[in-house]
Amino acid sequence: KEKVVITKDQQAFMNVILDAYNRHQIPPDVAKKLLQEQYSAEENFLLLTEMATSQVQVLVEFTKHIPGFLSLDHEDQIALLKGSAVEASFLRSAQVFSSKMPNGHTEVLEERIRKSGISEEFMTPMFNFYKTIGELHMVEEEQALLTAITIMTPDRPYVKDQQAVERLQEPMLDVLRKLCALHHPHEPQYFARLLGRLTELRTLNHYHAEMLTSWRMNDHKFTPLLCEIWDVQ
Ligand SMILES: CC(C)NC(=O)n1c(-c2ccccc2)cc2c1CN(S(=O)(=O)c1cccs1)CC2
Repeated sequence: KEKVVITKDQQAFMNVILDAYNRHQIPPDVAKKLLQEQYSAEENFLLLTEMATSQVQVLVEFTKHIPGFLSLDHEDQIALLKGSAVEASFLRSAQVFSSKMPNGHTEVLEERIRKSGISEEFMTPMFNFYKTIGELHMVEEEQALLTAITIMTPDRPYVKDQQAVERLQEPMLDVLRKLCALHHPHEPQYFARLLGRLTELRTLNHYHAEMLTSWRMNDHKFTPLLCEIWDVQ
């Protein structure tokens, strides 16, 4: 069984991504707002809109610090952000949802999300995803890398130079594979399970698109940033 060694360069590379990930987080008080007194469906929806909007803002900031991203073709940078925004927000939601909260808070949070005007049919896959991410007990380095790998996905729509994106994604996959072996030595399939979550994320894109159409039916308003990143209105 070969010893897993993370080189100094990989450690430095990892720290750039982890540091950017930790610096660009949604202020936890926004999630706290979801836990306060009883809200109506409209107020819950507005809160989620506010959270999702601030998530997109931190996503853009985080992405700019992923090594090599800013050297990509500018149109490809936009294509990667638009192509990964929904998946990154589901990943972040799952991490927020499964993070340690005072007992009872997770249930209240789930209650508020369930009462926000989202159709029942999307709740199951959404909460299922949150649960399966929670069960992985990812360390923060794995969370940061998995988010960066999701953003640096070469086969997003409209990406022209896919090889350039592959070249940036590969070193992140290498480090993630080593981290998984180091942090989860008794689960040789852990890395494969993490990548499996990325496949499940793609199916959530589809559910999200359906959610949007159902919201627009009942005349729900989104912020200009969400409309732009989701290509709606
Ligand atoms: C952390 C942020 C990114 N999470 C978030 O905003 N959530 C959360 C959520 C999950 C766990 C903990 C805290 C919050 C649940 C949902 C959303 C947003 N979406 S949305 O983007 O489709 C939406 C936007 C506008 C109206 S609906 C609906 C479902």
